Amino acid sequence: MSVTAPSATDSLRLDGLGIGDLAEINLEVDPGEVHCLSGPSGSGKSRLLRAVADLEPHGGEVWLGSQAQSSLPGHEWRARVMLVPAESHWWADSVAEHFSDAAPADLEALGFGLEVLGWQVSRLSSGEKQRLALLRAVSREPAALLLDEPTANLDDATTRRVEAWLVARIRERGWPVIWVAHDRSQIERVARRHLWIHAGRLVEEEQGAWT
Ligand SMILES: Nc1ncnc2c1ncn2[C@@H]1O[C@H](COP(=O)(O)OP(=O)(O)OP(=O)(O)O)[C@@H](O)[C@H]1O
Repeated sequence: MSVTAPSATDSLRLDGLGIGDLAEINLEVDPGEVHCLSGPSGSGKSRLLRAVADLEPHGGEVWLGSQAQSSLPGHEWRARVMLVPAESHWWADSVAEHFSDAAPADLEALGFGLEVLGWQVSRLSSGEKQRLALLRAVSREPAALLLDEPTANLDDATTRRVEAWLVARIRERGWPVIWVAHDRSQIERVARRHLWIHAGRLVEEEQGAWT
């Protein structure tokens, strides 16, 4: 049976997801929307993203449009529902080997010149790695994004720059996005919904309630 690739206009739905201390997580992220996820250290944010990416065994089901996670091999699911972990993975020596296509305009928007493609991965700072890992994920044309503290290693000005670039891509491509974030002003800028992990459940935080 052939599988039709879902378009980037599908919603991402967690249906009774359970992993670790988290149980019966139900969540629907519409195309082009960002739902931010916060919670204390160790509360299970990264594990939740890993379950949605099918990197850890879990209860319940995840849907991308009408496609169930359990109906696809993990690597095919992850090509569509793409996780950008807090610590990015690099498997070759040079930056260029990780990109089949990197638009100069995107590199510039993230603060790089074209010469970055010739750099060795070993010389990259943590913030450079983080920005390039985001570009790598976005340039693979996923159908949904899972972002684990994508601006954690960046100064304020670079955070704003990366954030603006990311949000523009998300709106343009229509990706549903779950974004782990702690900075309240960032969450207010990027998210339609803000969810906290509290006592093993997701609790809604009203936007604009932090003033
Ligand atoms: N494979 C695993 N099996 C069992 N427990 C795990 C596994 N991976 C992580 N944990 C535990 O699950 C809990 C949640 O971990 P997780 O990495 O999701 O936390 P987090 O909310 O992302 O924290 P932080 O904000 O510190 O990154 C932690 O107590 C961690 O030690």
